[in-house]
Amino acid sequence: MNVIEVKDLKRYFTIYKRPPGITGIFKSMIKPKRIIKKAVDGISFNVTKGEIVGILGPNGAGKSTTIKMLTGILVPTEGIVRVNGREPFKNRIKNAMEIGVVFGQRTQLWWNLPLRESFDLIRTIYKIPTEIYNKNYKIFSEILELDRFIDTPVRQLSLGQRMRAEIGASLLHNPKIVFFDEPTIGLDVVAKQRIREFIKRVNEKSNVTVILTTHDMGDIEKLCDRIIIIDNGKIIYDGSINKIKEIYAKERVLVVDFEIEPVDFELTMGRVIKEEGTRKHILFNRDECSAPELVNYLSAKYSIKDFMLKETDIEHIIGHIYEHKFK
Ligand SMILES: Nc1ncnc2c1ncn2[C@@H]1O[C@H](COP(=O)(O)OP(=O)(O)OP(=O)(O)O)[C@@H](O)[C@H]1O
Repeated sequence: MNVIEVKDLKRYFTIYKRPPGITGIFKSMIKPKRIIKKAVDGISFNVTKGEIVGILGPNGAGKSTTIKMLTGILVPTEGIVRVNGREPFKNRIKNAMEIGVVFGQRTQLWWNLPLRESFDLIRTIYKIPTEIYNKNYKIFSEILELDRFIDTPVRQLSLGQRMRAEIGASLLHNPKIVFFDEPTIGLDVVAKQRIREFIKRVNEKSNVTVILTTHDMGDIEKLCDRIIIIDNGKIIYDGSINKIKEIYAKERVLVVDFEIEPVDFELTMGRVIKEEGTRKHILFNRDECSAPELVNYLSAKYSIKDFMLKETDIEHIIGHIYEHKFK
C-alpha cells in the first residue's frame, strides 16, 4: 500500500537578483531581475508502508524542499503529492495528526520549558490518550534515556540530548509516517548510534514509514532499505543500496603512501579521489586495469612506502554519483 505518492512534483522559487554597486540598486528598483530557481523539478516516486527511505543529494539539491512539500509546509508549484491519501498542504491539521516531523536544525520543543512540560503540551495538542502516551514514553525513554534530562529546560540540553528528545517527541502520537531532516547532524558517534537504533526499532515494531534526509552515509547504511538521490531538483537514482554497490563493485580504491610527495604526479589509469599529505586514494576499474598493474606503474615512477587495497565504500560511491550523475 502506497502511503506516499508523488507525481511530477515541482517547486519553483522566484529570486530577485540585484546587480552590484549603486547603479545596481537603481536598476533593480526600476526593473528587478527575476530568476526562477527550480528547487524541485518534476520528481515522481511512491513509498509503501513500513519502508525506510533515505533522500540524498548534494547541498541545494532540493531535499528539504521535497520534505517541506510532503509535510504541508510548502505548496507545490505543480504536480501531485499525497501523504496518507491526502494533499498535505490542503489538509495541514489532519496531516499533522498522522505524521511526525523533525528538522535537525530547528526545534519543535518549547525552549524555556523543562522537557517534561514540552512533552505534556504535545500530549494535549495531539490529544494523545494517557495510556498511549505512558506506553510510548516508557519505550522511548528506555532507548533514548530521556529520564536523565526530562526535567531540564530544553535550552540547556546538549545537541545529542535535544535530538533524542525531538525524535521521541515526534513519535509520541503514534504517527504513521515520520520525516526526519538530517536527524543526526552534528552528533557524536554514540549519540548517532542511539538515534539510529531507536528509529530502526520503532520502524520494526510499529511499522512506521520513515523518510529521512541525511549527508551521513552511516545513517544510510544502518537504516535505509532504499535511497532516492536528488540532484538539481531531479531524481537521479531510486533503488536499493545493494544495487548501487553491485553496479560499482568493479571499482576498487588503492591507497598509496609515497615516501615523499610525488612531483608532477601523473596517472594513466584510475584517478585520485582523495589526498592526505603523502597518501593518495586512487579509484580504478578492475575491467580497465588490475591492482598489480597500477602498483607496478606507480612504483616505476615514484617511491612507494606502503599501499592497501580497499573496496569502494558507499561514501565514495555516492560522491561519484554526485559528480558524474548516475547512468
Ligand atoms: N524559500 C526559498 N527561496 C528561494 N530559493 C530557495 C528557497 N528555499 C530553497 N531555495 C533554493 O532551492 C534549492 C534547493 O534547496 P533545498 O533547501 O531544498 O536543498 P537541500 O537539498 O535540502 O540542501 P542542503 O543539503 O544544503 O540542506 C537551493 O538552491 C535553495 O537555495
